[in-house]
Amino acid sequence: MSDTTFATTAQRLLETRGLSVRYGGVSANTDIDLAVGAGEIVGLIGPNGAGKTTFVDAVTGFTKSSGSVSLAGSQLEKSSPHRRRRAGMARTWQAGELFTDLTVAQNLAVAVQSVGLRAMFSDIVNGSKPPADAIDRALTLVGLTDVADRRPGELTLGQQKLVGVARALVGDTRLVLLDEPAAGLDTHESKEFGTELRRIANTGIGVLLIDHDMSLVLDVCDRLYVLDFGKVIAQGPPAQILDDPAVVAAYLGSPEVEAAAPQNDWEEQA
Ligand SMILES: Nc1ncnc2c1ncn2[C@@H]1O[C@H](COP(=O)(O)OP(=O)(O)OP(=O)(O)O)[C@@H](O)[C@H]1O
Repeated sequence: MSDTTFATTAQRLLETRGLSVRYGGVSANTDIDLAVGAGEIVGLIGPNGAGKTTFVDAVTGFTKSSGSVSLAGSQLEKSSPHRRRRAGMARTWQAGELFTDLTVAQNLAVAVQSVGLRAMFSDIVNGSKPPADAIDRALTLVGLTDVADRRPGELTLGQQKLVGVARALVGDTRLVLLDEPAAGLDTHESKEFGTELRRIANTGIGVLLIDHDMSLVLDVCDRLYVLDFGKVIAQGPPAQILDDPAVVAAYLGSPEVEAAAPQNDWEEQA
C-alpha cells in the first residue's frame, strides 16, 4: 500500500507491516500497514467491531499478532508490553477511569509505578529524571499543572480526560495510542480536547487517535486510516476520506458520520 505523506522514512515513528490478529475464526485485523510520524496525529476510524481496539492491543503487545511493529526503526513485535512501554509507546484504555480518592499528580504517580519498579530503580541509579519531574512534564504537556493537587471530581470532564492522556505521557513517551479518549465530551469540550492533542503532537510526540466523535477526528487528524472488518479500506487526509466511496458504504447510516456531516459538508461532497 503506498503511503506518500511522509517525506522520508526517518520521520516515521510507528510502522506496522502486515499486522494481523485472529481470535478463533474471526480475523480481527488483516495485513494492516500503518505509519505514524513524529508530531503527527493519525486517526484510526471504522464502524463498531471493525478492529480498532484490537489494532492498539496488537501494537502495544497486549494481544498476540503476526506481522511487524517498529518504533523509530526498532523492531518490537517480539517484545513484551512492558518493553514496548519502555521503548516509548504508551496507550490509554477505553475504560480508563481515574482513582477518585487520589489527586491528579497521584493518579500519574500510579502510572509511573506501572511502568515498573525495576525500571524506576534503574532510572534513579542512572541519574535520569525522578518521577516527580516526569509527572510535572506530563501535566505540562496537557496544560494541567495548575490542578495537580486536585481530585478528579473537582475537574471538568474535559480535564479528567486529559489526565487520562497525561497518564500515558509519563516517562519518555514518543508515541501515544488513544482509545476513545474523548468519549462523553460535548462539542465545546471536544474542540478544546483537540487543541490540547495538537499541542502534544507539536512537541514531536506521535498520536494515534481512535474516536467515534467524527467532528474531533476530522478536525484534528493529519491523516486517517479507515478499518472495516479488520482491513484498511481507505487512508489519506480527512477531506479525501470523506469523498471515498468505500468509506461512505462502510459508514452508511452510521450515526457518527451523520452527526458530523453538516459541519463537514458531507452531504455536498458525498
Ligand atoms: N478478546 C477477544 N476475543 C475474541 N474476539 C474478540 C476479542 N476482542 C475483539 N474481538 C472481536 O474482534 C473484532 C474486532 O473488535 P474490536 O473491539 O477490535 O473492534 P473496534 O473497532 O474497536 O470496535 P468498537 O468501535 O465497538 O470499540 C470483533 O468482531 C470482536 O468481536
